[in-house]
Amino acid sequence: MATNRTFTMIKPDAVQENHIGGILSMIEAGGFRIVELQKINLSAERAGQFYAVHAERPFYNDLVKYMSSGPIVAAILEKDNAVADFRALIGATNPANAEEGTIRKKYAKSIEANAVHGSDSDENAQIEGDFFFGNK
Ligand SMILES: Nc1ncnc2c1ncn2[C@@H]1O[C@H](COP(=O)(O)OP(=O)(O)OP(=O)(O)O)[C@@H](O)[C@H]1O
Repeated sequence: MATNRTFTMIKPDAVQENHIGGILSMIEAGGFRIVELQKINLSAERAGQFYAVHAERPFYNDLVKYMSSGPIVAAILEKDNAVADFRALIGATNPANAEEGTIRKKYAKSIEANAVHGSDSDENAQIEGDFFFGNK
């Protein structure tokens, strides 16, 4: 399994507000190579599958609704130490806690509409990348 890859999504609020280019620029400036890239609409069913790990959380239904509310951009990124470095680049889940210079500090609107997703482990990076791009 590749340990130098991670998976990201640009979430519906950021796509809707024309921040695809700004976010991809920050990703590339952060030293990541874009390996795969796709703009798509997630059905509620697919969004629910992607976030199945959160099925018992109180925000799950809203999260599924939000993630299927408009197009998203899915991407596989490559860099040494990709998972940890990308989590650092995106910043805290709640933008109120995100540090200056992070993607969420610049683009996130709320703890839910927080502009981007980043995988939290090598294992999940592989699973999530496969969810969108098959077994590459
Ligand atoms: N308390 C909350 N209220 C509303 N939405 C939330 C809340 N906590 C998390 N979320 C939403 O669910 C997503 C997944 O939550 P998780 O705890 O895995 O955060 P994360 O790992 O920082 O985010 P992601 O998995 O999207 O990178 C968050 O990115 C956010 O969109």
